[in-house]
Amino acid sequence: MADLPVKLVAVWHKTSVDAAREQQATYQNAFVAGQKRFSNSDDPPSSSQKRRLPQQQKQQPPLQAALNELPRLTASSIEQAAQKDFPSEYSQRRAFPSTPTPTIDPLLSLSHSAYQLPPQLVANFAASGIRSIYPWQKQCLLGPGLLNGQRNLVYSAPTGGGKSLVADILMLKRVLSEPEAKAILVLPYVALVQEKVRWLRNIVAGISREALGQKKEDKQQFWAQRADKDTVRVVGFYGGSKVRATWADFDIAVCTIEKANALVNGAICDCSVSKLQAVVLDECHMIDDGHRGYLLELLTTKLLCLGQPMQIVAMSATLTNIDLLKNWLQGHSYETHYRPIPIEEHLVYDGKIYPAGTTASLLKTVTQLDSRTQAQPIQPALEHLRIIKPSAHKELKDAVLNAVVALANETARAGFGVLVFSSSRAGAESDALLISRVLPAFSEASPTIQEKRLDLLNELRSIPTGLDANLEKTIPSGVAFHHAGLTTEERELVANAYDAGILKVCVATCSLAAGINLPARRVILHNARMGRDLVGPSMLRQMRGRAGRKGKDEVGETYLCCRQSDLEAVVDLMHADLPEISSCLISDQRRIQRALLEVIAIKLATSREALDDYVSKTMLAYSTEAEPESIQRHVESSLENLEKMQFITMENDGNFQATLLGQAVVASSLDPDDGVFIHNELKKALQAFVMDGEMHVVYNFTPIPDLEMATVNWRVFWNEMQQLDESAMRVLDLVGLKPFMINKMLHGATMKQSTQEEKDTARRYYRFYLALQLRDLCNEVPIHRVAQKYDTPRGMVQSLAQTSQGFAIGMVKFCETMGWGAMAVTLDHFSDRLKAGAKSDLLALAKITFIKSRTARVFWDNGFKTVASIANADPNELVPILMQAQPNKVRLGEGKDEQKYGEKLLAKAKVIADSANRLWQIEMQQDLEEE
Ligand SMILES: Nc1ncnc2c1ncn2[C@@H]1O[C@H](COP(=O)(O)OP(=O)(O)OP(=O)(O)O)[C@@H](O)[C@H]1O
Repeated sequence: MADLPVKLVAVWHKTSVDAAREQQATYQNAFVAGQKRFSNSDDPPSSSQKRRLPQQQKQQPPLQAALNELPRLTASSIEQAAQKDFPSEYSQRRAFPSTPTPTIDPLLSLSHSAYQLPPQLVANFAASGIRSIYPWQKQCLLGPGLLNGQRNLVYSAPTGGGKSLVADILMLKRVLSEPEAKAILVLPYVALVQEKVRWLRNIVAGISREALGQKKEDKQQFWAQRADKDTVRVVGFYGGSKVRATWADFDIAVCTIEKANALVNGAICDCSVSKLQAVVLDECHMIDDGHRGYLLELLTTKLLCLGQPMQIVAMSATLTNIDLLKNWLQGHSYETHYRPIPIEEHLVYDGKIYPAGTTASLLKTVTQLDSRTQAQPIQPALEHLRIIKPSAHKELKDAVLNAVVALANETARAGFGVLVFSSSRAGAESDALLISRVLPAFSEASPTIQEKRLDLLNELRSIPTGLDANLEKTIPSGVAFHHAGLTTEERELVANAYDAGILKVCVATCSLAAGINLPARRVILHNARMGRDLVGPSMLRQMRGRAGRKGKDEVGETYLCCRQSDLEAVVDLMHADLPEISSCLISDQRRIQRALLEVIAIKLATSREALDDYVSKTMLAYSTEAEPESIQRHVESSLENLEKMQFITMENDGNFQATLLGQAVVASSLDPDDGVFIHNELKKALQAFVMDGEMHVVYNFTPIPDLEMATVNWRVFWNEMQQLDESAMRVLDLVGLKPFMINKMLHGATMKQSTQEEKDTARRYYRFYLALQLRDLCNEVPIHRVAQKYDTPRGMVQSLAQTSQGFAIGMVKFCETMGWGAMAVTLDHFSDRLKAGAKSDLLALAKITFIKSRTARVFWDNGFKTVASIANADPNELVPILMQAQPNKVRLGEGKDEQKYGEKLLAKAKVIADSANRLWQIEMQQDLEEE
């Protein structure tokens, strides 16, 4: 790091190392206590631990005293049940399911001529660990009309069974078949979209269309102008990302359901949809989701109505009535139960571990429990495999918690990954804290792992939200938690460290089970609850499906630990059939309304006949439980409602047409009911827009809160209201909020929400509360400070910031479509501030990679006020500024840490300088063109 201009240490506050040196004496005591733990432990140190201890005692760097580790506990031991001779957990080496190799079956090789894949693609799959395909993948791919894209496909395979590969191959074949071909891959969650984008970019790396023999003259029209014209461009569309990206920007769009729907609407409107050749619906059981599933159905129905050659591929791990989807998509179906890694399932209660497979015995046990009198002891009819000893520690008194901790401890100490699912964010954190206290302390980890954990702590400290106080305590022992309260950066760092084996235990909330892909040797469910409710069979399957990592584990294990009082319900749950999926289009009137409004607005169907044809192509129409008369009644009343809401009109020729308002609602991706609310809000704003402050714009960018989920700390609301300036108070008044109401709520009143009017009023209060948070973010207040101030998890604040970016674009489109040009321009200007998280003066700087919000301000304050000034700076010059912009000073160990940190910052500075250079060149080009 010789070329670093400033000695890094000069900028720090007192480091942890300094602190540690000062506390040397305390540290030594702490270490002796650590040693004692082994002598008391039921779980004796392994031979390698024994070997390491004396040496570590000598070499122990003083840094550890500064690590925020908690006092240690001992996990309960787990013993074999009496008189049973079960093989020990980790000596059970299962024979792998006899998967044939390509030498036996040449069709298991992706280079086989049957698949017609470019050699580079086959090589990329091999580099990602897929050297041959599973027999079921082969059978599925060779299904009739699939490889040539002529038939649709719906298939089901267990979690981790390798579903994605089949869809990836079919989709890539379509995209590579013609230079202009496009594909959309739909996933339900942002995190899955991001992961898929990374995976696909690796898979298509180095694939040249020219090498595939695509004619040059074809390419010239479409690709010639782009530097990346010869590559396959994979773009992610979600939340606030790429909101303005157009159809021309990608070959493969990986989208959330909402973004895919908006993209397809746009492409139908401008007739570019003919380029769409493949659509993949991953996790297609989501069609059944009460909140968002109907969007998947109305999107797919639109595709089915297009009547153009296009392959639809739908897949899921939890489909029972696959025939419904097969009929709906008029495609081929395939089902397999193949799992490359066998899974052992267990139920744990009352400190005993039972094999989950012995269904009859389990149910018998429950019956016995039911019929017992209060005084009778429980006599399970089922024989348990092992017993978890009760703990002497008061922290582990609860038998379920004790089991969770002991089971996590066992696997982590054996060197394997553990995933624990807890019912709430607080539960996940407290489980992680306890588990970290029973695992080997930091000092007992290998020097390499120690270094990596320290790196992880430093990385977390260096992100804008800083290091979470609980993660600081758990990570040294290799434990972390992962939930929606953390920011995406934190979650990504935790997930990557877990994946790399730096962390051994990850405790997640059940609600994240479907949204993360963190496989583990052992999956432990702490009570199988999400909040207060027991999880459903599909969710349970998702969670248990995370057990067993392909390539890393030979067996996967699941342990469902439950309370006695939950036993019957849990046993039922474990043996419940997966529910059949069904359409949600008419379970709530607004859904079919939205479906009809959209197809009318994008002119896919405007006559009554065409609308009926559209409805006849929905999954709803293929469901046996839906009576055709009842569907017709819903259609009739929906059309009437849409007319009443002035979203559509009937023309003289009997055809329907969307009004401006109807088009605005569709263009901004709103539900019709939300559209009415937004229209009223914006109309009020147009009459008296408060331009002498920013509160009114921010309010109009704030997404509409879900009344069932919204929470407000009325004390904070009241305090904030007191601080509002005169302009913002006018906004409060114009929006229709009453200070006395906020005061009443603060004193325990409840807000009525029976009528639509009352609901709309409640929404306005909640929306204003969120708007206050957004206002702070736009004024460079860091996410974690906003989170603290408004009593909200920082992950939620970040998610508000992200969704509001997408919502803001929707509002701009709404105003543009309505012909409210001035309003659209005002909102559009402010939407950049929302993205930058900064005031207007920083907008240009905030376009540079890594320079957002506070960092942008620090650059500005140090004289870097333009893109050009950063583009022309030596990256070394930028390092001290980046250091200054760190909200939390990074703790470093010895000289090596300091050097590594400096290198990281220099690498970041180079990326910044490159990004600024690119932007500067574009600016200069524009200037030249304007001259
Ligand atoms: N033929 C194969 N050979 C080796 N590894 C494979 C093969 N097919 C898939 N895999 C790997 O197995 C793992 C799980 O595959 P994948 O994610 O496709 O499973 P899935 O069925 O889609 O699971 P989920 O339900 O979680 O989405 C991935 O790491 C994938 O790369």
